[in-house]
Amino acid sequence: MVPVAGVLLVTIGAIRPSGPLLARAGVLHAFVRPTHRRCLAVGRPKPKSAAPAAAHAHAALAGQVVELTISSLTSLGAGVARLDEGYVVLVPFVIPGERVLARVFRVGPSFANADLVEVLTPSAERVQARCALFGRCGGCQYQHMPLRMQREWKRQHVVDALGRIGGFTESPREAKHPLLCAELETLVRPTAGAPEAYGYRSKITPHHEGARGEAHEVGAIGFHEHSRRRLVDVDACPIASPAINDALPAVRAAARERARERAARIAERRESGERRRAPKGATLLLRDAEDGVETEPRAPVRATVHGVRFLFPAGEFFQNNPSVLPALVRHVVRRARGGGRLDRLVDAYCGGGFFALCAARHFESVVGVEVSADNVAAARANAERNGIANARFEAGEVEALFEPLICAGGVVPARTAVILDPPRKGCSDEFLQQLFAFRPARVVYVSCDPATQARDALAFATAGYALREAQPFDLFPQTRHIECVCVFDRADADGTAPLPLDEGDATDGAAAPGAYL
Ligand SMILES: C[S@@+](CC[C@H](N)C(=O)[O-])C[C@H]1O[C@@H](n2cnc3c(N)ncnc32)[C@H](O)[C@@H]1O
Repeated sequence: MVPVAGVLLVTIGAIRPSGPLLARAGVLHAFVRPTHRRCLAVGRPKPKSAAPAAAHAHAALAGQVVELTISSLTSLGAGVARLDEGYVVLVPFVIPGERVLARVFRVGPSFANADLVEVLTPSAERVQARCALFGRCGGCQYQHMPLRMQREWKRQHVVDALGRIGGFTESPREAKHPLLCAELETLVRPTAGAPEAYGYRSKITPHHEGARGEAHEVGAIGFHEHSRRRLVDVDACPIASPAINDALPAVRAAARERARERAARIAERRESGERRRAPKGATLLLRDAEDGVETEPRAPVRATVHGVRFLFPAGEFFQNNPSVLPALVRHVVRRARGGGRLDRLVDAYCGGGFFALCAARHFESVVGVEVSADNVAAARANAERNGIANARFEAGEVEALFEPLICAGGVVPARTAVILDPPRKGCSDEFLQQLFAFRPARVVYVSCDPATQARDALAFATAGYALREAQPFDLFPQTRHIECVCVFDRADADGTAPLPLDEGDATDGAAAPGAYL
């Protein structure tokens, strides 16, 4: 490393500017090291960090502006520049192949974080970000990439997670279980998504701190800055729907006024000797639904998906990219049908019954299990509102309810599909053991975290389930977020023909993303 006029020139290894192959090599490092905490969260052994000596060797990077070549992207969307001995510097808002200047602000034992200062050699594919706050606001990571490239990387991150965390490999010698020997490049489909690259979000939740100072002014109202705890003031958000953007100025002004009044009241009481805490911040809600934009979290709002009319509290979880939802639901329902051979459905982690109710007319019977009693009440009410009589919903943890309700409840495993849509942390072992003991013919696993899904995919393989397909969906263009639907089939299906993936199409020619949209 040679410091030149305040810029540290770093010698980079071979530059391999192309796509997936490079990505596969690069992400193996990138995925492990920068997501250290995440690896622990998914239950993998703690990755070996570089020797302390290496950290010492790179300590000089702290605070320096360095010139780097980006070789790949992490699953969190940061560019990876590889230094000597596998040490990496992570730089946001870049594209593999680009040469950039970046200022290092944190040096860890195996990787450093840097802010992007300048793109010296831009990728030919770089596009103009639509948002003036891109690069500061932590909400979007990919506005500088064309949509096609964003989707290729999202697919690549699914491939990498299944390989690195799930243990899937093409090599029979390396596979730790016969069902882990699989061609991921074939099993993981191209990312599907809607054409709307902007203006798609139907819910945003900007925050602000408490009002301060003599005039009780509120500072920024918006989202966290990239890599920082500070808030960025967001007066328009191009990925939110046009209706949300129209409503935003008035909602922000009202929030400032409320916070000012609250702070003034607190100040008055303090003056009169009462002990009062400093004014608190708040999180705002803007939910764009059929009746317009709602800001009161408990207010009921309406949305129609797959012919089902949902009524739900505005602040509750509801998949929030309406333009992709029809495709996602159609895909999940088709896969759950198993070419028409499965007519019983269990929707575990069912929330307000989203998949269960959309699927109900395609099945003989449906059972939804969900821990939130409010969600279950909403699911039951929505079933009634839509005249759906073959779906029932039970409140409780899947860990407590699956065994007594499903295993002992007369549901026939060979005719049953189970939809799983767990929170980001994935499924618990306790639940998976019950699921595997029940042995449903097919499991359709929807996840917003490819890492925990890949960890669970390893458990599925070990329990005798073959991964048939992984279909990433681009629910959140311009961001690093991925929704992925994996299909697992029982591998010991007693001599019966494998379940088709889709209706009347055993080879699943219809699975190309274009088929959904
Ligand atoms: C990602 S959301 C999916 C909701 C639903 N599938 C949808 O699309 O609206 C995960 C749901 O799992 C529920 N949940 C979390 N842990 C659970 C558990 N141990 N047992 C049952 N439900 C759980 C949460 O309350 C939440 O509604």
